[in-house]
Amino acid sequence: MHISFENVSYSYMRGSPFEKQALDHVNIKIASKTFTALVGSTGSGKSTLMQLINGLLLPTSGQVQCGDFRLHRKSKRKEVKPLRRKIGMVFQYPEHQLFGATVEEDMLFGPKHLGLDVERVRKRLPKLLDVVGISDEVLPVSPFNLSGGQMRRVAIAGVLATDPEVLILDEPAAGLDPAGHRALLDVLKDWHDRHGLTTILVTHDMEDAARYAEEVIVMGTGGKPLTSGAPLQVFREAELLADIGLATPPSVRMVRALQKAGWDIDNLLMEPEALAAVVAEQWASVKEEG
Ligand SMILES: Nc1ncnc2c1ncn2[C@@H]1O[C@H](COP(=O)(O)OP(=O)(O)OP(=O)(O)O)[C@@H](O)[C@H]1O
Repeated sequence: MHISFENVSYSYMRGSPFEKQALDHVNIKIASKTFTALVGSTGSGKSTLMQLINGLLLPTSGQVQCGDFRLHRKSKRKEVKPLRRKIGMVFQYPEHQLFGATVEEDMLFGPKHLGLDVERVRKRLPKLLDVVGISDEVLPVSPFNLSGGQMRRVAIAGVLATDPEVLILDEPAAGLDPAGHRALLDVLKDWHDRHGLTTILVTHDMEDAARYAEEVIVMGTGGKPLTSGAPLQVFREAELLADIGLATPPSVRMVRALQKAGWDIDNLLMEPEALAAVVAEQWASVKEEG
């Protein structure tokens, strides 16, 4: 599903003395089936943008086009509901949203709430748990008897159970150890690829943006995007990123160093194995030269 923000502004507590403009005439296009990373410093409006996509918030002015759905200031709740069915949102610390007596009850909550065929979804639960690396033996267990990492995977499997066309991931791996962080994002990227989703990953981690995204959008201060494009193109604007407190990821610094050394590796960043091979080769030649 393609998503576009057309001149979208959003203010919290509009009309009150505490009014706060979070977005200021934003124009963004996200192509269908792309994996996009949304990066930016704290308070730059990333979460606000994500909540405008599924109509949790409506624009103060301008419009958001999501596939055939057009959201604007006067959109009605009943117009937004069919869109919500197509959008899966994984918030930070999704395990905090578990509350069911059993894992099965929790995983069926979203599908039930969206009016999906619950019996059909129930049959898919073991497969969905398998995707996130958890045995279906946990289905009758209380989610609160699981470890924090397992709870998070269950919560994410519950979102996948709703079969979304668009997946919004708001720092889904926050707080996990590095191996767990990478493993979880690998699962989600794999799901994205296999199901042809449109995925938006909100992250502070520039290495994740470089590794997983085809497109990066950088939010600046003042509720406006600063720049966007393919990861390498965006990370070339290193000074721009430094200005808003974001560092160029180490992998990109390494690519630059290799480019300076004469390697033609512009596309290698998206191919970690090929990049590793180039690094190993260069390392061997350095050792040979003594
Ligand atoms: N419910 C709210 N009421 C008032 N102001 C809010 C509310 N939510 C967010 N804001 C303000 O709107 C601006 C954008 O916030 P938003 O949460 O979208 O930023 P963010 O980029 O997601 O930040 P973070 O990376 O810290 O999650 C900030 O200045 C924030 O203080």
